[in-house]
Amino acid sequence: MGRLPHATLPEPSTAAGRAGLAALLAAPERAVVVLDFDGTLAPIVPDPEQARAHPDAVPALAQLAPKLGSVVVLTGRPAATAVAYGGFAGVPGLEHLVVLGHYGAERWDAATGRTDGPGDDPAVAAARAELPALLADAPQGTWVEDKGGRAVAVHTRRAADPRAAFEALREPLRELADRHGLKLEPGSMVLELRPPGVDKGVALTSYVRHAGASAVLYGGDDLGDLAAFDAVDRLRADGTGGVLVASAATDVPDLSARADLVLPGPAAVVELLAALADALE
Ligand SMILES: O=P(O)(O)OC[C@H]1O[C@H](O[C@H]2O[C@H](CO)[C@@H](O)[C@H](O)[C@H]2O)[C@H](O)[C@@H](O)[C@@H]1O
Repeated sequence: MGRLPHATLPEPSTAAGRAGLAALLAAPERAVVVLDFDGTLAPIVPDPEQARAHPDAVPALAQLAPKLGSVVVLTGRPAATAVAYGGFAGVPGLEHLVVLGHYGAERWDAATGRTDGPGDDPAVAAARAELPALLADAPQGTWVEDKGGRAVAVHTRRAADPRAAFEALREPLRELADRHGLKLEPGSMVLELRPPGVDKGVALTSYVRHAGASAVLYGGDDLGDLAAFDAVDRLRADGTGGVLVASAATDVPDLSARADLVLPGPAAVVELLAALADALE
């Protein structure tokens, strides 16, 4: 796999972010880099089935991962989907990559190729069965993504007015989720129904504590990433170094406002990863 051109490491705009980056660089063997998939490693596209990692993402991750304690992809996707769309399996340098899918409910380990998780949820199947009737009058372009029996997502990006379609469906889908004991997870032009219990914050905290990490860098772009931002804030308060990176989070002002580093999208995130790898030469 070819080396990426040398890149300059950007400086976080906050004191906490600069301290977090310094902690990561001082003890990389105890540092964890955790990245969201869609919008962070993969450019947003209208059709979720066509999403793929940025072409430089895997080379950058493969350069960086051997220099760190670990690298993790933490996504709302099923783990197997992120592995396939990311091209993460069988890559030299990514032998210890971990992909946490379904907001952390599932775990894929590159070392074993195994995916562990709770499997299908009957409440999701029951809610899914009601969707055709509920969406009968939804705007054209509204599309349902079945997420391996563990979640179901209603996408509005391909509607003529994606925001209006999203807002019109939010309450009916919340009511459907409530009736089935599910959580409504809003994202970028998507409303997902999934079992409650785990979120990206819970997953990140558990991973970082179990790894005994002294620093964590988290990058995300969407509403579901706010829980991970909260978790990094809590870890920082406990003395773990933390860097918060927002990727093209124009739709999620809270994320950009709270980030130590705001980057214009996956290409810039990948450059950051390459720059980190260079800095750790
Ligand atoms: O946690 P993530 O890795 O960011 O996954 C969140 C959701 O991403 C996908 O939807 C988003 O990306 C699509 C492809 O670019 C885009 O068309 C859609 O509008 C976005 O919301 C995925 O389809 C969902 O299942 C994930 O939960």
